[in-house]
Amino acid sequence: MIELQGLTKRYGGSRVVDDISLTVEQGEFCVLIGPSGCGKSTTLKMINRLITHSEGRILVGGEDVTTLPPELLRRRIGYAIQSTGLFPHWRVAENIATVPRLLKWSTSRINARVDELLALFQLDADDLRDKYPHQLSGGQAQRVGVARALAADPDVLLMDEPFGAVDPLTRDALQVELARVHRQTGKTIVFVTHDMDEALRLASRVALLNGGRLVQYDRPAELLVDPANDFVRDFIGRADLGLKLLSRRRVEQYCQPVQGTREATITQAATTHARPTWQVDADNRPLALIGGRLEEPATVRTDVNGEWTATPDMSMKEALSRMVWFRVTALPVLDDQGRLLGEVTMAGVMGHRP
Ligand SMILES: Nc1ncnc2c1ncn2[C@@H]1O[C@H](COP(=O)(O)OP(=O)(O)OP(=O)(O)O)[C@@H](O)[C@H]1O
Repeated sequence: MIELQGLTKRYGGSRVVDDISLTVEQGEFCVLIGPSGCGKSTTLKMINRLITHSEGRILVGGEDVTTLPPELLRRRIGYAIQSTGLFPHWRVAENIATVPRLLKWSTSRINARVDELLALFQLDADDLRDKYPHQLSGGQAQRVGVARALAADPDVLLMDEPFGAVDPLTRDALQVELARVHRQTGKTIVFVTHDMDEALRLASRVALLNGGRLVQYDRPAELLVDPANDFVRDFIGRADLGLKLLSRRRVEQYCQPVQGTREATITQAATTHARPTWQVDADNRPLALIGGRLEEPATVRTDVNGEWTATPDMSMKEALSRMVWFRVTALPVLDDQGRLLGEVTMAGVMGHRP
């Protein structure tokens, strides 16, 4: 748990962080967001004492950070940054082992930990262990940077725009991975970003800063449906609030069980008042949707081609996007064997309250 109590940083006469109080609970994913210069990075760097605060207190696990020896602080708090901060003349394994070596772990323990972290980030140990940072892709370097921050198994991970410098696809993949690693490790994370979509995707709580002050500290859904003021509303972006909400929801939350049929055709009479029907094979894999096409008769049969399907962990924003693009009113939700678990429907999206 991290507690900031009246945290303030002054440079000359200006208070660039101004009386911030908030608590990040154990295992929480807290995102600090706000306009450029609002004090996000300064707040983050005060937590691990890269910057000394002017007023207030910072407690990590109930202890005031100013009373902790630097070595203990480094073990408790991992730190990952946008430029990765990897040492260019050290191989991947040496980079990851930076803090364990400072802590004088044995070689065998360090090697085992490096392998464990490479596996956690789905990095091929045989290929990458002995490479230098300049031989890595941007996405691989970011993963190594985060792996290094986790090396000594810190309770807390601080991340300053770690995915700011990679292309959108890599960024997307890294976000998925970080969310998984967070679920698996249960670390307390404080993460700085400019990007509201990234914040809404990753955060369990969002701290929105402006001019050094904390404007709102809330769960993402609350920020969306109950913004504290117009600044928050504008910052989130009024236009696509509904889509942002859907990007926070998973297909699993909207999935309705449905019974498939082995029949290849359905008569008009049978479908006029009924829901669209899924035709399935003997293993319950969907073959076609009968009905359920926008502006088409209810007997129209559309083959399931794998592109307009959904999985339980897909975002509802993506599921809705697929329905719109493929002009269908429902998507089959598939398990990892491709079998029909249920369906998500346009009507279901509309009927679901935030
Ligand atoms: N060493 C310093 N001396 C004086 N002012 C500073 C110093 N470091 C930061 N500032 C000022 O403090 C304010 C907050 O900076 P900070 O880097 O925390 O903002 P930020 O929200 O992380 O910005 P960005 O999103 O652009 O990275 C800015 O106005 C910055 O100019």
